[in-house]
Amino acid sequence: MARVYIPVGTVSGTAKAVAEACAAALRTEGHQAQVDTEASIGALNSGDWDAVLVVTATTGRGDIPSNLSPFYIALEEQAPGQNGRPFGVICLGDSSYDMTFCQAGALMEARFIELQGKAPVPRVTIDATETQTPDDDALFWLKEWMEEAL
Ligand SMILES: Cc1cc2nc3c(=O)[nH]c(=O)nc-3n(C[C@H](O)[C@H](O)[C@H](O)COP(=O)(O)O)c2cc1C
Repeated sequence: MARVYIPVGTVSGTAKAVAEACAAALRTEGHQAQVDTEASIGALNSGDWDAVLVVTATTGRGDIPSNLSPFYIALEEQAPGQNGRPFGVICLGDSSYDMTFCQAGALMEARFIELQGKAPVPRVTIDATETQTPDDDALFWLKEWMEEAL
């Protein structure tokens, strides 16, 4: 059994729904999972988490949603070392944004790598122009991530 912290970045709720689906799948496999739409370093540090799973949309021009950006900034300012703790990133975006497609997820992944997190499976991008079923796409990727990370 592993404990998984799931910080979420969302504007209109899709990423939250994807995160909830992932949490349910984790629980079905016997793990504990906490979805957090107000992620913080305090919660990250206090939960004795075995792994971190970031689920985030991209907004603006490649920006991290405003409910997740304080966490992103705090990760830089406080630099909580991850000491090889596994993490994964599920990025929701829209490829018509071209240069900034899923950039928020790329930023989060880079930050966790800087902090010595371990990404056993590279981030997955979910393109709103290509899928009507972001949950299913995320769950497909999650299976491999669970095997490698937990
Ligand atoms: C104002 C706005 C700006 C967006 N900017 C980007 C972007 O720069 N890159 C990208 O990949 N997707 C972008 N998107 C697409 C969203 O990330 C995508 O629709 C996502 O599924 C929304 O998830 P949410 O419902 O959790 O907010 C943008 C969407 C909106 C409405």
